[in-house]
Amino acid sequence: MRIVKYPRFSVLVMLLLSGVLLLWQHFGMNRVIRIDAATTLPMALQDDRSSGGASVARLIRDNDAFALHCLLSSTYEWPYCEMSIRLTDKPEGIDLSRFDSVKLNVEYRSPGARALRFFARSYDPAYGKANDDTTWKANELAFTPAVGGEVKTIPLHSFNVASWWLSEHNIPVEYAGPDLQRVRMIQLSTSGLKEPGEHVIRVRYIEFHGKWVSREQMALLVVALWVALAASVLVNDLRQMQRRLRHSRRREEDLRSLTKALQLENKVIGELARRDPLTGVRNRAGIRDELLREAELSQPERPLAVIFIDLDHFKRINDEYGHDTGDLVLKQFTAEVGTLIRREDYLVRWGGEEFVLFCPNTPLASAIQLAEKIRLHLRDLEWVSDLHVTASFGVTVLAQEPVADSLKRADEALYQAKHEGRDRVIAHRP
Ligand SMILES: Nc1nc2c(ncn2[C@@H]2O[C@H](COP(=O)(O)OP(=O)(O)OP(=O)(O)O)[C@@H](O)[C@H]2O)c(=O)[nH]1
Repeated sequence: MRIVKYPRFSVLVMLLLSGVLLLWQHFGMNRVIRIDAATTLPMALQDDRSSGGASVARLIRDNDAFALHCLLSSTYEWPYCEMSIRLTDKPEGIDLSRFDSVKLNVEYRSPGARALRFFARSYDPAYGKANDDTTWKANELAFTPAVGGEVKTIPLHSFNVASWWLSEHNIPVEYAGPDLQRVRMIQLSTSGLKEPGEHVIRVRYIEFHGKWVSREQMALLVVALWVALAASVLVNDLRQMQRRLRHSRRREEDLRSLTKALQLENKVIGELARRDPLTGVRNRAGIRDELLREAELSQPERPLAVIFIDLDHFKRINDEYGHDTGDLVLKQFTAEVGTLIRREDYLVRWGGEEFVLFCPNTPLASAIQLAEKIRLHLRDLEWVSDLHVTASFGVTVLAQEPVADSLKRADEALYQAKHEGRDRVIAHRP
C-alpha cells in the first residue's frame, strides 16, 4: 500500500481530510424536505361535522401559499378544523428522526387564540392500521406562529405524543414515546381552540432540515479512518521489520557460507602448499608440524626412523630419456613406495630426486628392513620406458637430539651408500 510507505504524509493528508469532512458535515450535507404552494403531495381536510359539529374547513391555494380557512362553530364540544398532507404512500413512511428541525413559515389569523397544533403521524403495524390514519401515532407540537408570517424554527425533539391519542387508542406504554422514524403524514390543526369564527392558517412553506450524515456518524467515520490508517501503518511496520529480519538472516547465511567456502579454499591452498605438485607427496614445508610432533613423541624404544632415499644416476635418465620420462620415474617411485609403507609413515620430497621417509615407532633394525624391501622392490620393478632404476638409502633413528642431527646422520649414511657403489642401504646409529 502506497499510503503507508509515507506515514507522515498520510497523517498530514488524514488531518486535512478529517478537517474537511467535519467542516463539510457542519456546513454542508444539508438535507431538506420542503412543502410549499407548489407541492403535489395530496392534501385533505377534516372538521368536526363528522362528529356532529358545524365547523367548516376549506382549502384555498394561491401561487404563494396554501391555506386552511376554518369557520369554527361552538356547536360541538371539541370543535376543530384540520389539514393533512400525505408525505408518502409507503408503509415504512419517512424517517424524520434523521432531521434536526422543522421550519414553519405559517401565518395564523383567528378571532383570539394564537396557538396551533402540528402533528407528524407515524404508522407502526405494532399498534396501528395501514388504512386507518387515525391509528397512526400523533406526534404533536403545539406552537404559536410568529407574527407577520415570520419563520419559526422548532427542534424535532420537541415532539410529544398527544395524550388524547394515547388514551383513545389504548396504546401500551412501550409505544407511548414519540416516533419520527416512519412518518407518513403531517397535519396542522386548530384542535383545542374554541373561539368561534374564522380561523385562517396560511402556510408558505414547511421545511424539515437535517443532514445526510449526522455529526455522530461523521465523527465515527473520522475515527474509523484514523484507526484504519494507524492499523495499516503498524502492519506495514511489522512487515518491514520482518522483511529486514529475513534480509539480515539471509545475509548472515550468505556470510556464513562464504566464510565456510573461504575456509575450505584456505585449507585447499594450504594443503597444496604443503604438497609437491608433481608427485603429490609432502614437501619439506608440509612435514614441518608433523615432524616436530613425531620427534617429540619419539622414545628410545619407539624411535622415529629417518630414511634418506636418492635415485641413482637420475641425471642420466633425464639426459638420455628426457625430462618428462624423469618426471614419470619420480611419480612411479612415490607411488610404489606408497604401497610399501604404513599409513602413519611420511614420504617427503626433500628436493630434486631426493626423498626422506619418516617412520614413527620404528627401531633402526626395522627401518633397515623396510629400506631393503623398498630397494629390492624398486630394483626389480618394471619402470617406464623399460628403464632399470635403483636407489640408495641412508638410514638412522632419532635419538635424544635435534631432528636436524638425525637428518644429517641419515644424509651421511646416504652419501656413504652412494660412495660405496649405490643401490644399497647404509645405516648409521645415533
Ligand atoms: N625430471 C626431473 N628431473 C629432476 C627433477 N628435480 C631434479 N631433477 C634432476 O635430477 C638430477 C639429479 O642429478 P644429480 O644430483 O647429479 O644426481 P644423480 O644423477 O642422481 O647422481 P647420483 O645421485 O650421484 O646417483 C638433476 O639432473 C636434476 O635436474 C624433477 O622434478 N624432474
